[in-house]
Amino acid sequence: MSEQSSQQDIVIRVRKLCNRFGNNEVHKNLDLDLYRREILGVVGGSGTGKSVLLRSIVGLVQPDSGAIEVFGQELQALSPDQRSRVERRFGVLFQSGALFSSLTLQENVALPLIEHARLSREDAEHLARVKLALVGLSANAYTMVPAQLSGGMVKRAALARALALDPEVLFLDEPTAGLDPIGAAAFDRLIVTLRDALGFSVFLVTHDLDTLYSTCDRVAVLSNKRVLVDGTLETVESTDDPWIRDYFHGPRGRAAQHTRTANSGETE
Ligand SMILES: Nc1ncnc2c1ncn2[C@@H]1O[C@H](COP(=O)(O)OP(=O)(O)OP(=O)(O)O)[C@@H](O)[C@H]1O
Repeated sequence: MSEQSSQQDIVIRVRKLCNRFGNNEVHKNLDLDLYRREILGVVGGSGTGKSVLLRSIVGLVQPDSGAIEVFGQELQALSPDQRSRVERRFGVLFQSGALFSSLTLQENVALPLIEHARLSREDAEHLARVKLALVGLSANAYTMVPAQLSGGMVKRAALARALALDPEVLFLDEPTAGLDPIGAAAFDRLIVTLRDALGFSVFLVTHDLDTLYSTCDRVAVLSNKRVLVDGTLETVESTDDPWIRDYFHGPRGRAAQHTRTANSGETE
């Protein structure tokens, strides 16, 4: 990628980000870019600030200092109205799914369409059914409430809601946590298929090595309050660092690499 095209293709540019909670300094001068249409995996030990980074970008945490530029606009410089217009171009899937328990799936997905796109209830629920079909849920689930569904179906419904307003960037916080390996692998494939079809960029926080190997174009490793390394899996794997060694070259890392090699052999 040339210097010029890589500049144009950056959708999120984080520079010198600092976050602190009391005495706990979480980020210090953290730099990171997200490119258009890529799936970026953000990994790191527990407590290294992956979720705080995601929450800083989507506006749920106010950074202490630094710059977050989204679609070429510096977030801190925007008025609340301008900022909420930018945030409407995001879709966010939290670990819990965060669906309303008393609403059916189609009501849950229709909600942002009624609130932000000002659609009538009927139109919103029609579009909600389209989104639910897009994530692979069948029609009999649309009128169920979350408690009637499996964990994998709830994740899919939450993904449909995150996609309701056709986001340009999808943020996923531990999307496969709590899913069995088969459900997790199916969810990983769904993310790649949707990214290919819809062309959004993905900011993916995960501990799941299988997810990293099966979905990510690039990986960023958070360590010591900043991004230690970012690049392709090959670049990251070959970085000389104790955490990277344990994580990528331990038994689980080797198993995930092996699965990827086996799967790429199947498709050739
Ligand atoms: N609202 C908050 N108030 C105070 N401290 C917080 C808050 N949110 C996060 N932290 C602290 O910031 C640090 C980073 O938290 P974060 O949840 O981003 O870590 P993480 O890398 O996502 O961890 P994990 O992999 O365990 O989910 C932790 O020490 C956490 O306790």
